[in-house]
Amino acid sequence: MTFQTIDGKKISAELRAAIKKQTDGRISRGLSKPGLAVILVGENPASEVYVRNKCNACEEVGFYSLSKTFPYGVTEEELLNLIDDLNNNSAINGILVQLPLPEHINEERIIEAIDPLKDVDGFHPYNIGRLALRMPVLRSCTPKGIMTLLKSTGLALEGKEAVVIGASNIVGRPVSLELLMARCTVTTCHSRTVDLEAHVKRADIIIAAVGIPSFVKGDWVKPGAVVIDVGINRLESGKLVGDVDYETASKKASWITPVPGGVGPMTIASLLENTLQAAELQSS
Ligand SMILES: Nc1nc(=O)c2c([nH]1)NC[C@@H]1CN(c3ccc(C(=O)N[C@@H](CCC(=O)O)C(=O)O)cc3)C=[N+]21
Repeated sequence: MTFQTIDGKKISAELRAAIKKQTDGRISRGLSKPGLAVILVGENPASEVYVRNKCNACEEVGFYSLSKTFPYGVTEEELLNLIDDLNNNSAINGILVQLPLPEHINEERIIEAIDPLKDVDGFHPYNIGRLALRMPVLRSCTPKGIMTLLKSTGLALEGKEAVVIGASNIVGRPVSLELLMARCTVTTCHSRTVDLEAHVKRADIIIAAVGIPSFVKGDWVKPGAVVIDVGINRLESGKLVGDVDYETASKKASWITPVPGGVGPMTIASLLENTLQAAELQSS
């Protein structure tokens, strides 16, 4: 079986070019630059890199961006005050709070404080609820990026058996809702799933979002399946690997995403799409 790589780097670059064009169009119509605020708590080198990448991506497409960093000991009140200011700041169209937050902060309370029309992560219960009812407004970035990757293959999704491994609020659940909206038959697997392997073996589409290096083995992959690897695991050697054993899985799959260069770059491209969409929602 010969497989094809789904090139997230290339697809995200095309998407960013299209976003830049639309942004230039907005500006020539006398509208403001889309603006994104990124909030980071604590000193985590990996998170700092992500935040820098997000701000650089904004600059590249002509957005305005600002980042606010708080020490680890920040209080919920301080975060809520900043979110309130940003909700009322017309130069800011999108607000992203980098997750995870420290233990002493109630993440749900923080996410719910964000104006749903500025929730460019698509994590607010309003946006997840809209997605569940097939009326999405702002869609979660990683799931939205995955759907863009699946569409790029040109394969019809209707009626396909999709198996999602992982049921987190940020990936597993919303990607399951996206696939259901695309009329797949969706199975969401998690840590209590009995005989995970049997579920995965039935899948036409496998979405791996567990956070364990090389968790999905090649012999779990049905010949011709499409494999989307959401995992980003840094090994002690410094090597970045996904949740799928790429060597063996690529021998069975028809299409497969690499790590790095697959889902990761699409998450950032979707964030830019959402920020532009939020700006459009707010100026109409
Ligand atoms: N509120 C919130 N929203 C997020 O979207 C969010 C978050 N919190 N917390 C952390 C995770 C992580 N995340 C990534 C985005 C892009 C890459 C990415 O572009 N990765 C590159 C490789 C980068 C590298 O070399 O380290 C790739 O896969 O090719 C990775 C990880 C967004 N997150």
